[in-house]
Amino acid sequence: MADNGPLYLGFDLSTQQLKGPTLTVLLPETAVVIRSDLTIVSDAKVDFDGDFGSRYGITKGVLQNPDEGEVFAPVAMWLESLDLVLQRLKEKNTPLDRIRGISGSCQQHGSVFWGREAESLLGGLKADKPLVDQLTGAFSHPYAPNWQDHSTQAECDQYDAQLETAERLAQVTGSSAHHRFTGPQIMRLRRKLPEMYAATSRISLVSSFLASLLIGSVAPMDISDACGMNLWDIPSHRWSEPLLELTAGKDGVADLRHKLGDVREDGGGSMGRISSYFTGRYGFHPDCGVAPFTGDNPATILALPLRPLDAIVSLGTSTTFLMITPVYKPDPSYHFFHHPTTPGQYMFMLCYKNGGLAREKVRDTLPGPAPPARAWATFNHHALATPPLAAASPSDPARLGLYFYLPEIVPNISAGTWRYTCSAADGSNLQPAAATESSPEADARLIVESQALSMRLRSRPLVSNADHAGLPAQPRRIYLVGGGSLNPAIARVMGDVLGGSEGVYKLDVGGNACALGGAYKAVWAMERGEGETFDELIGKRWREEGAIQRVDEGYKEGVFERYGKVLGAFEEMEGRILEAARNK
Ligand SMILES: Nc1ncnc2c1ncn2[C@@H]1O[C@H](COP(=O)(O)OP(=O)(O)O)[C@@H](O)[C@H]1O
Ligand SMILES: O=C(CO)[C@@H](O)[C@H](O)COP(=O)(O)O
Repeated sequence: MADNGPLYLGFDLSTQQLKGPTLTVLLPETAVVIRSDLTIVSDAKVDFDGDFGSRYGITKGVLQNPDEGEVFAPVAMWLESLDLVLQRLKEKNTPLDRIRGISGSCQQHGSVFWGREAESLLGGLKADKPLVDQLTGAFSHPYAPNWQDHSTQAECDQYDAQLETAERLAQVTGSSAHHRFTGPQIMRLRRKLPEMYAATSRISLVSSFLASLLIGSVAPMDISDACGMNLWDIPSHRWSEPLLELTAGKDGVADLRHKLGDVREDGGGSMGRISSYFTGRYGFHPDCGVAPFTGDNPATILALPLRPLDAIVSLGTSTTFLMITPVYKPDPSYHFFHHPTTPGQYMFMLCYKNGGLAREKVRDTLPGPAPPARAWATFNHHALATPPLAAASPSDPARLGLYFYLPEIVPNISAGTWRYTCSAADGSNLQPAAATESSPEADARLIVESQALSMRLRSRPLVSNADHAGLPAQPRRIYLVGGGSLNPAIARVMGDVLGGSEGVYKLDVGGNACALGGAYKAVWAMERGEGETFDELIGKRWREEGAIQRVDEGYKEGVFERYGKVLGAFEEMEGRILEAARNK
């Protein structure tokens, strides 16, 4: 088949890197036999630490001010990385002139503060100088708060109180107040840096920031990503007046509304053509359109045709658990977002800060040689050699733990490690573990079990009506994505605890799933027919073979039930630790 059809580009600006595969979509060859395909033609990656670590002083993509719990990233580094990733695609002879549409996925909640010169600088970019040389003056603040930031407890308390309860705030915005959510972050920066706030003309999310660079003008926010702010009233489809007032003060509401700009409700279509900077510097076609960008988690659910009752576990820097549902059922212990492409559908999400980095910490305490690949092999050996709940026989106590090297999101507990035991038969007799009842080897399994038990506990309302031929309530398929999806031992333990009546799968582009979701979004955005949904268009073109691999059988009779017996004890353990933290 002639390979000269349109190409689509999807970016992923996540915590530790900027990646971008381009997709080729082969258009129908004749009017009768329709052959359309979604295949990757090229990709490139910038690794923030590897490419820029020494110049920007970052570690794992971010800078920190531990005294205040601040975590943030230099915006200039992202400008450099956009040029570098495109340069790398060009060096691989990617035909950038054939790209007809671009979209992408970005770490959620982060905010970029534009200064008064932003529009004129963005609109006047010259192709002969890099972005960083031309745009440094476009920002009122050189840093973007990162989703790992936990400096906003005082603001969060006020957010929950503003609508009277955390439950009510979750009803309105899809989430109770969270440290990393953009509203509390803006409120804190306005208090801490009033001059910076006054000099800010517009505020972007990371997703709308990257789209802005590409269209050469500040882009509207995306309907799904806007739900990660604690400011967007999901049922009413507008900014929440009382929350704007809390964030900016009574007199500052109109100004903040202007800074935030519009939220684009349509996840498809084009927001504008690519700026002449990219046509001149990299040879993009002037007709290339830029679709709304979204958050990395909303983009992940677009990486395959996800059905209700299927779940995605994203094993990136953060670990997230994602499902889609037509029922808006928010609760303070999890998040609801508008679906990024389909009105009337919602994304359910749990997000853990102690994901990939926490698993790495446990890996690094294991005896043995240090190099990362070797060390994962050691971790995997111990994770599989340890029996479920580290209970070798039915009479042994079950071991449970929480491994929070960073303050956690769910539940909102400060950093610490806790180990408990309980009866494996029914979860009774929960008590702190004795020193002899813990070992680094067992921790390799217990940390993954702990993450999966938390997901199982909190996703119960979404799977409670599932009826898989008489099996207990559980997700249908579990898809693993993100860097950790390469790990077979993690896949096995996830399947043991979470089940999955149709098994556990990994995406073949596991580490790139959200960039791929972004690229699929660009295809749909530019090629959809009148009223054609994302699922309809991508569902027709997506082929399971070559896209996913079955990595674990999922539900195992007897094993799944063993974890079910201690779920109550796990919940009680969290409750006791929370209670103790409150009484400190
Ligand atoms: N073989 C492996 N086993 C377990 N975890 C891995 C493996 N390879 C990579 N990872 C994890 O993947 C994480 C990065 O995942 P990725 O999805 O690329 O991150 P992000 O998108 O957040 O930048 C690393 O922090 C590392 O812990
Ligand atoms: O805070 C969240 C979701 O609420 C994180 O999932 C971020 O969106 C960052 O993701 P990664 O860099 O780990 O992919």
